[in-house]
Amino acid sequence: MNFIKALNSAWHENNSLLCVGLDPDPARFPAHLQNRPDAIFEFCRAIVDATADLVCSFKPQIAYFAARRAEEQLEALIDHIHVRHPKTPVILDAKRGDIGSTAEQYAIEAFERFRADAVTINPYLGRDSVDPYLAYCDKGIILLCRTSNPGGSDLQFLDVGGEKLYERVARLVSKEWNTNGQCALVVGATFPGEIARVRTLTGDMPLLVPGIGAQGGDIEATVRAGCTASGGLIINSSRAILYAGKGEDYANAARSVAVATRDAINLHR
Ligand SMILES: O=C(O)c1cc(=O)[nH]c(=O)n1[C@@H]1O[C@H](COP(=O)(O)O)[C@@H](O)[C@H]1O
Repeated sequence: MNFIKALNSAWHENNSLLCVGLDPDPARFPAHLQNRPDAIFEFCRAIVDATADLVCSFKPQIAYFAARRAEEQLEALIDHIHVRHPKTPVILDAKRGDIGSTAEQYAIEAFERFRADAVTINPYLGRDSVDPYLAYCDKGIILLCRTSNPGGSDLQFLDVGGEKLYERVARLVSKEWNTNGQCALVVGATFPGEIARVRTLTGDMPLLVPGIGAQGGDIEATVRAGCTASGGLIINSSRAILYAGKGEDYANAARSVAVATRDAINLHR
């Protein structure tokens, strides 16, 4: 699957910019799943099946699986999405960043072991640290630019020769690193002014925008700042959707919040 093409199709066919983030925290699972050995897989599988027609992508966060020794459940989950929802791209949120030889291994992990369609990457080790991912031409490479957390400003707002560091990242990625047209950038919904700035710098490059829902980002301001004619935004919400319900019908509760979130986004497109 070519990530950028699949993303464009999903934006169009599902009429949705919403990405459901899969951040499974067993402490928040409904009681009936608590003692199952496959609880992490099963929790996410039900959410995926209940929301697949409402989203442009799914984004599993690898730490939630690795912390519980549940990488095999992550593999099974991504396989499940590919088989049951083959048009929905999977973004592995790993935020890797290391020297080239190690990055080669991380790229194998993301694209060959987990079979993700895209991966999140930290750009601060520079171009040669990103090359091993870019070598997978059909895959999406999503680089951190202006993250959603308050401390993101500590470094990303530093002045580097007349521009801010996040602006340099946006320019570098869009003008120099994106030779195969496979790159995207992370810009938090908590900073719509920076979404607008990054949109100006990058043309119609897709932006992964986490920070609505649990982090309180403004949906209207986000959409107005970054939306393009074809879509342009992958707007992630994790906890607000995953934990909308506490009982056995949690997947239905998740679906209701996903519908409302998709519609709130579409209202401002
Ligand atoms: O790369 C990301 O996905 C990411 C970047 C960022 O700047 N901020 C951010 O929250 N994220 C991720 O997006 C998800 C947000 O989750 P919620 O706040 O529960 O919607 C988490 O998986 C974060 O790791």
